[in-house]
Amino acid sequence: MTGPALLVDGVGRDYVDKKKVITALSEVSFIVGRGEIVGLLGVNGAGKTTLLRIVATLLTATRGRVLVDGLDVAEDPRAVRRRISVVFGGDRGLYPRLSALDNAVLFGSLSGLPTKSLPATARDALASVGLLDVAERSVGTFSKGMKQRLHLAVGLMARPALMMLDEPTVGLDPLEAERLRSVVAKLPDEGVGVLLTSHNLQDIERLASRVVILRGGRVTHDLPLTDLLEQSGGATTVVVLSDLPHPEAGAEAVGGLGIRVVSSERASGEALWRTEFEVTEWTADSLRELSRLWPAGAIKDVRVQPVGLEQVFGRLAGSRSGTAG
Ligand SMILES: Nc1ncnc2c1ncn2[C@@H]1O[C@H](COP(=O)(O)OP(=O)(O)OP(=O)(O)O)[C@@H](O)[C@H]1O
Repeated sequence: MTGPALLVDGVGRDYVDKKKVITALSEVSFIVGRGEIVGLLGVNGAGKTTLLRIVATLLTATRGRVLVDGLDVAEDPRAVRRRISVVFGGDRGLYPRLSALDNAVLFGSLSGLPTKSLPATARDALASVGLLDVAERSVGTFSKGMKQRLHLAVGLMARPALMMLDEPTVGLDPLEAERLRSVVAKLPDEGVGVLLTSHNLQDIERLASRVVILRGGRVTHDLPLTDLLEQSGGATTVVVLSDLPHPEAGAEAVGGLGIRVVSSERASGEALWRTEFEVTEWTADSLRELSRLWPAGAIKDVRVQPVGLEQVFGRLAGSRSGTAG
């Protein structure tokens, strides 16, 4: 087939609830290229679930068209299903008593892959997610992260044009999440297009080359991740560790220098206070102004880092919490 892995073209979707029309999506258009990871972001109710369900052929669009690998989801849903793999986060749907290999073979056969080559296909897929050496172990003994990598392996076996990853790292500890991300990061090498949604903006920041932001059922941003991060205008996050709390009275005094207090807290069991500032322009003066907020000697450490996706998205979504829904 030709064309991108996914083409969403002028898609709209209305729901009717108690005779009232609710427009969940209007005029949504974007592309996921082959070998590209696109992050889909939006606060709760922005329309992500509706859009994912339309692409997965579980719901029809009211307007517009969606092509997966050149195939129209409305006209040819069965063929489209063979070209997509959907991987959800969380623990579900594997047979704990079967080995990883047997699980992969079973799911491969359920999705209609040729029986003869299945064991080899399953082994290749297990190898690509780093599970070949535990292929014979029963899945009941696997960690959540290993199970999630097995889901990815199963998804890869059908050599899909498009993988939809919905909250792939949910419930994983930081190490497992990072391991999963490094597997996902390699998917573009296989020519797979990836549409990634995640509450965990670290996933998007680490993996996506482009970000599409939905708001109120419309695309408000569709741009390379680097451009989105540049919208922070070079702002910086500064974390001050001190043995006294942030003196609230000083907050306004630094406002004029483009310094904003984001949070000031002491984690339970920690001796030091952690105060986070967002600084529009970090200069030697900023540091001097900040240090005036505390009595001499109270500041133990100052850490400066560029503003990340969390802050940029939080600002775009109009809330400081910055969580995508
Ligand atoms: N079956 C339905 N009937 C009526 N309205 C619906 C239905 N499903 C979704 N909606 C509405 O459509 C809009 C988009 O919902 P959708 O679930 O797609 O958003 P979302 O971005 O996935 O949010 P969330 O992260 O909370 O699931 C919301 O206003 C929602 O209330």
